[in-house]
Amino acid sequence: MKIFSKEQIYKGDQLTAEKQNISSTELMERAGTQIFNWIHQRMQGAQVPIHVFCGIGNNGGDGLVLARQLVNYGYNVHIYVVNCSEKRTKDFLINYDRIKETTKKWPIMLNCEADFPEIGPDDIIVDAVFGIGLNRPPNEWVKRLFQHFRASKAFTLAIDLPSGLYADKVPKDENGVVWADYTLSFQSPKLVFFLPDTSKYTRQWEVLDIGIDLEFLQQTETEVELIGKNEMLTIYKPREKFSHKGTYGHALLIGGSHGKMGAMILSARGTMASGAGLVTTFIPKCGYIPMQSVVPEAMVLTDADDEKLTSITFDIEPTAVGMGMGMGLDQKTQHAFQKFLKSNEVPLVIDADGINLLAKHKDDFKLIKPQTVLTPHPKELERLLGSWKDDFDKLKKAKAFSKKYKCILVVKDAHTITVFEDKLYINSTGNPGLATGGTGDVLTGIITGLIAQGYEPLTASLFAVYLHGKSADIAVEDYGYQSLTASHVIDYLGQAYLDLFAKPQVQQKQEEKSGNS
Ligand SMILES: NC(=O)C1=CN([C@@H]2O[C@H](COP(=O)(O)OP(=O)(O)OC[C@H]3O[C@@H](n4cnc5c(N)ncnc54)[C@H](OP(=O)(O)O)[C@@H]3O)[C@@H](O)[C@H]2O)[C@@H](O)CC1
Ligand SMILES: Nc1ncnc2c1ncn2[C@@H]1O[C@H](COP(=O)(O)OP(=O)(O)O)[C@@H](O)[C@H]1O
Ligand SMILES: [K+]
Repeated sequence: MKIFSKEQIYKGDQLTAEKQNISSTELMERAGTQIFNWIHQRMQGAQVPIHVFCGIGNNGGDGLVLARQLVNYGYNVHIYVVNCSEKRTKDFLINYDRIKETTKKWPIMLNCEADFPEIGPDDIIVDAVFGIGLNRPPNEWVKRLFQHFRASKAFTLAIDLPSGLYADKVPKDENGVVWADYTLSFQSPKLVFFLPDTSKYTRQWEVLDIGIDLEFLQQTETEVELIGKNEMLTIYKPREKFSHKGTYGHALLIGGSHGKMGAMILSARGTMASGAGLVTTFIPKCGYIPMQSVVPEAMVLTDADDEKLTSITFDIEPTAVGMGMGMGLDQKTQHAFQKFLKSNEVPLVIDADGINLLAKHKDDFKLIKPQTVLTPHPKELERLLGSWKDDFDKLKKAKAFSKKYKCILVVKDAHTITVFEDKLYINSTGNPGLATGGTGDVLTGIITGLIAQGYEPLTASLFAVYLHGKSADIAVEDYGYQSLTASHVIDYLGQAYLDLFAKPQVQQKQEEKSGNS
């Protein structure tokens, strides 16, 4: 799913109005009506007090359209105008007049803290104060209004964007933002819903279709994309009937050290489960027996050293290499790693201590070949890029790094963002059960396995991150967040593949009823 920028959203509105020959007021009517339908479907006329707080721009205008419809349907509505600026937009004013024609209970003007209404914990707040037009921090009294919302504990439904949240930067003061339970967003979700600094401002979100011009939606290239099942189905490569293990590549995993052989075992199992034809691991001698015993499907080559890697040489011809898991930072390992980077021509995934070694010897950045995949967790990313001011600064630095070295940066987090040059791909699967040792090693194994099978490095990264998260989402149903382990992510990878083709339950039930399944 495309994630449009603020500028693109304004352009989409304008183009839609022109092409469909409607006014911006009519578009606002659609937007407010969609919000109303959403609420009406769930509330069915229930007389819970609904407090609609409208700003003075078009977000406020949406709020007024909604409020008018709630009044018309007999809901228990309280309408407020948050009088935070002298200015009013045209469509706000049109809808302000319309509401005055609808009810004698005119909107209440809020100008300062003394005007704040009482809000009960079981009431509903609709936040239509600011949308994507916010361009400076709210006034102090408006910030206090947002804190008043939060203190009330009432369910808070934000329109388009929680007020006080910018579409393209991180607000400095968290008290100056509405903490929404749910956000109904127009056209596309906003990037800020997925970033660690700003995702806390909405617990859940949903996109409402307001009939924006289809051609515009299809043809506009966006910098950001949300990756879900639909995007992955188009890149999935089916298994051929007359295929054999040679068809699906030979993945080589390099890493491990005394006490960290588990990382390599998890990676190797992840690579096998991803569908690679053959897997070989290159590890220090001490890992030979554990690897052979635990992963009998994998072949094992060993370094001359017992405890660490000192010289990476092999006589196989891998189709993809994944390296760095549990590798350690010994100087001899560093030399072997550097030498390998200089000579390697095979598609490469660098993780964990591979990234740490690069970060310690920044001169080696020039050895990163185009299309190399790097999979840093937040701390490794900081070692690689230096510190950042906020999430937008982090993404800017990540894009610059990717552009400079033409590499793919898999920025791991609750919503992993894969960065390639100027593009950002946000993953939609995964859960906090993954916050446990070894899950990153599994991910590297899967990426390497997919590249070995012929997926392009970028596609392999997106697909692997998606499947890894999906596997955890299925496994968490059986194990819960606390007991989910990296091994479960491997065990459920098959379910994640199968889920790609699972029919939605409703459709399945209908087909079963009519005997079509
Ligand atoms: N397709 C769509 O997406 C559709 C979108 N629609 C809706 O339009 C919304 C965008 O509306 P918008 O452009 O009028 O901006 P909005 O967020 O209401 O802000 C209002 C104005 O407030 C001002 N202002 C800024 N910061 C301020 C501050 N701190 N304190 C005080 N004032 C401040 C600033 O004006 P300024 O004072 O700077 O001149 C700004 O222009 C969008 O989120 C969606 O809800 C639908 O109606 C139709 C379809
Ligand atoms: N709260 C979370 N929600 C979703 N995914 C998470 C969360 N925490 C961690 N993950 C995922 O788990 C993996 C952890 O990787 P990493 O920190 O490298 O683990 P390790 O080094 O122990 O293998 C990444 O893929 C990351 O995106
Ligand atoms: K809002």
